[in-house]
Amino acid sequence: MNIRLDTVVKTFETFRAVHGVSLDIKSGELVALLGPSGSGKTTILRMVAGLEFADGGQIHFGEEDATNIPVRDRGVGFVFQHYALFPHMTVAENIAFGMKVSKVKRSTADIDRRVEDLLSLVQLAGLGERFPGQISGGQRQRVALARALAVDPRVLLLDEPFGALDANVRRDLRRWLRSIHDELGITTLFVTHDQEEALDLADRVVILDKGKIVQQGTPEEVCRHPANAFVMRFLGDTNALQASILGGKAAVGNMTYAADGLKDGPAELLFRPTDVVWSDDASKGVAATIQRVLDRPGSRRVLAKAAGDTIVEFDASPDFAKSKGDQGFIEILRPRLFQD
Ligand SMILES: Nc1ncnc2c1ncn2[C@@H]1O[C@H](COP(=O)(O)OP(=O)(O)OP(=O)(O)O)[C@@H](O)[C@H]1O
Repeated sequence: MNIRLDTVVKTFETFRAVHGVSLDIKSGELVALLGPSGSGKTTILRMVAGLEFADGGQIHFGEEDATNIPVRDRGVGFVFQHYALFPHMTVAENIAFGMKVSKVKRSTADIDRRVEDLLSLVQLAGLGERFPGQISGGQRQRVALARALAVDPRVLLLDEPFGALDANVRRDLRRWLRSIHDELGITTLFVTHDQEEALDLADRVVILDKGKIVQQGTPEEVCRHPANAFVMRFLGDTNALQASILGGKAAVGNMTYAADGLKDGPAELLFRPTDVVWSDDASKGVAATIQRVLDRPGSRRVLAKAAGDTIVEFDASPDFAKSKGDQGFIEILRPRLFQD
């Protein structure tokens, strides 16, 4: 089922947490809401869930105006970071719970069969008789997903479901979640502040800042064509050099870059650490002096002073043989200029 938010606004007393957000989520799509803490992600998710009501705008589920439909009639399944399982119930009882209290009546045999199916879907077959305290954190979140799926939700809402788990488990679970989504095709809205998680999982990433959407697009679009400096910085390690625009050209230290469409005045030149090549040719890059070289398993991270006093970082091959004090030029492969 598709979901449409139309200029949705939410204010808490005098604080506006969500400013006129419009968003179309296609049926079967997995959309990630990504943004720093306090950017309004959870508030948007809670309004879609019906746990919070918008004080402006509308939310449609398919053709239906869902703005005033209460939470239990929306057909949504949730998995929240802190939406704990019932500790005194077994894993199987936790998964069965929603079906037992649902308006849709099922026989005990049907419920048992569905629990077994869900246990194998979330790769926990055989663990139904354990209690939540007897399984790992990652397994608990998989049970939480099985519980959310048990009542055949029209929409799945996930709020940092792997937030409390360590990095390797998170990575495994996100790949696993993506394959479950591909299998079931349930329209899914996923909240995270973890860029890699959003980029790994989602069909479309919606980036929020201070209650507003600043960009939305496929992972490739937001990575390759960030709409502004905030998005570029938020998505990953970024270097910044001051630039000065004059007549469609940007001067940065000894270099000039094309700056079509930018107005005369100050700008920022942003680039990724992976987009730098060290060169001895002054015509290729910005003059720089190496300050430190740090070793990584597959590369070297170089810190250099460029265009005067700005420290930039870049990645070089493990054979990079320069050291502190060496001078050269940094060739910037994908320079991006932004102005306020
Ligand atoms: N019930 C509430 N009363 C008052 N302010 C609230 C309430 N809920 C959220 N806020 C405020 O609204 C803003 C957005 O909060 P929200 O939880 O949606 O952000 P978030 O992007 O999900 O952040 P996080 O990643 O930290 O969970 C925050 O500044 C928060 O303090």
